[in-house]
Amino acid sequence: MHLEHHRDTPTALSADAHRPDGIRRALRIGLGGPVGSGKTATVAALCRALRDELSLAVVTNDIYTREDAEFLLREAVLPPERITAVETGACPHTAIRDDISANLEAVEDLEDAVGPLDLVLVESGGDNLTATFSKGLVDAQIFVIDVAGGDDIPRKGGPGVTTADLLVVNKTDLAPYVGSDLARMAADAKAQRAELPVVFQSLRGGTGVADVAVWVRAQLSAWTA
Ligand SMILES: Nc1nc2c(ncn2[C@@H]2O[C@H](COP(=O)(O)OP(=O)(O)OP(=O)(O)O)[C@@H](O)[C@H]2O)c(=O)[nH]1
Repeated sequence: MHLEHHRDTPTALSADAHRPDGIRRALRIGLGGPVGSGKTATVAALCRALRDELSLAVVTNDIYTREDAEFLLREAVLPPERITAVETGACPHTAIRDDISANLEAVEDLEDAVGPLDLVLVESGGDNLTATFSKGLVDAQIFVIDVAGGDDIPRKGGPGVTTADLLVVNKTDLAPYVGSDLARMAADAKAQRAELPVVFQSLRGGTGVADVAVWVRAQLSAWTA
């Protein structure tokens, strides 16, 4: 594993780096955000960007289906044994914030099945602006919003926008079509988040995801330091 060290990148890592059975565990990064903002697409892009340098795996959360995991399997972003799904039932945020046991079990099952992992990405089911992950489940979290959801979303705030370790504003390619003002979104995000980082991304255009990957590598450097 070759990782650059990014000393200036803020990090929220503080949890115990070992499982209850004493085995060193993977860094766990959560991706949350509103329905359809591009969480699964971001997970897919991150897998493609990082899979040759890291041992990684993915847990998806869907309300009633396994569709996100099936999409990742179809796209072959990782070998099938590295992708697993949790069906959350009615309330997606409960499974990432309140009763995290199914997700923790899924992560540990992956580590047991494929051996030591550097990184596990945990994708939440689509939810609203208040959904955040328990710190008992993930070490850092990415909140994904998109420009088509309205350029007032950063201004409205909410825990996802204000406290996530990284805010990704996705689908910038759609801004001209939906009349979203990216400069305004950037200024509002800065006002809500102070020094916490923001990446503007277009997966359609292939921009931004490299910056998200740089941020993930920085989290890993801090985790393994
Ligand atoms: N134009 C454009 N479309 C995108 C971009 N990123 C994702 N999409 C599309 O947006 C739709 C939703 O993307 P997903 O990745 O499934 O979104 P999600 O947040 O995982 O959705 P849920 O799991 O249902 O909450 C898909 O049709 C994607 O192809 C982007 O940067 N630009």
